[in-house]
Amino acid sequence: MSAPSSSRPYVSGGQMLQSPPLSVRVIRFFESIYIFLGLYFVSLFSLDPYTAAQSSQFNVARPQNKPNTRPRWGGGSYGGGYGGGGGPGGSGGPRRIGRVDDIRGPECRSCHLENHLYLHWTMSAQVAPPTTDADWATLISTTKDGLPESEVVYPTPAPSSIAKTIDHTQLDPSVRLEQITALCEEARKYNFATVCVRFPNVARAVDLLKDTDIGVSCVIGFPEGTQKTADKVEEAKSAVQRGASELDMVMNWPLLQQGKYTEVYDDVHAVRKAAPSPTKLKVILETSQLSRDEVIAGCVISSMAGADFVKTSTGYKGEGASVENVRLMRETVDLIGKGCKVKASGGIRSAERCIAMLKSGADRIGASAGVRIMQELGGNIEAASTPQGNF
Ligand SMILES: O=C[C@H](O)COP(=O)(O)O
Repeated sequence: MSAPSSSRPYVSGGQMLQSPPLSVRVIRFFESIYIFLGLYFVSLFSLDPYTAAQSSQFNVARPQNKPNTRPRWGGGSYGGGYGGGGGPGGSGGPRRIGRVDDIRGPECRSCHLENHLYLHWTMSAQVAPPTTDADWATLISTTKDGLPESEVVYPTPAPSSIAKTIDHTQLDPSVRLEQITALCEEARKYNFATVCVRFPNVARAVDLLKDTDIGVSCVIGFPEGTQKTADKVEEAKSAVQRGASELDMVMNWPLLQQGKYTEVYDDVHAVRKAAPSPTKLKVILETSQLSRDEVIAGCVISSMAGADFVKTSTGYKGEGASVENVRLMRETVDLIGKGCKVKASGGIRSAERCIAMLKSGADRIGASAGVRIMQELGGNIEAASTPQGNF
């Protein structure tokens, strides 16, 4: 499928136009809302939302609702010419709801692609995840096509709020109890978001931080990610029972590389079900091992499975977080629109690197060098409280 383009020709009254007139945009706007609401409510009030949406009158794949026959500018009841055909999709095969080129929606204010806003809508309307690897591949490909071309720079938080983005991390398998105690004392001193530890250290960390708002993150399926789903579920349940407020599970990324998207989804979704909100679920993709397309796939699947965060790295394999991957992950989860955020982790050992990650779209930082980062920021948070962006 080709990427949505703002340069398709428009024909009206025998003249080639660069963009549709305002009246057409208004008509399209209301048409998109109508179809969006139709899909939304059909899905909402059905026990099998995906099938219901597919067989509804709002599914653009139905023969009686094919792009060229639906009323729209440039075709059908809105006058002659072409340009309202809804993009390619002419392969003859069955089409799913939610393709970017099904409807020509209004221009997205952030990326200025004509169909982008509609893609946001259809993504959030897609309440049921795909059930086959082929359908996952379609959704992943659609998402990839809808990613913005221009780079977004996210605001740098004020120095005083950076501590609350940091998961202060100690994942050495041979860690000693006194190191966990020190980790928690440091977390108190700097008021980090959480401490991130392995399962055997959860109870101690929870106890040491019980009178604070500092959470305890526990890694699951760490660091390989290839453990059986049942084992990950058991580990997750036990960690929550011991007081963990956040879980950092490793995705089964070797399965992702094989295109076994349904299995990857089931693995993440099983842990999500075992540890529902308010427990925060982060899914580690191990981005250093993945291609760009695989990173997008991991983000789409994690978002659809209900993850609160996608996270770059375990810190145990390959390179850690990169600005490029953090940006790509943020763009992807934003497009899916399920509220998933991004945690950058692995190799973040300086304030400069930490800030670069936040400016690329990370909401959380995982680092064993949290203290060093804070010291570089000034240590004394009061003294470092200057307006944001001053580094
Ligand atoms: O999850 C976090 C990482 O394991 C931390 O990696 P790092 O030791 O390179 O900061």
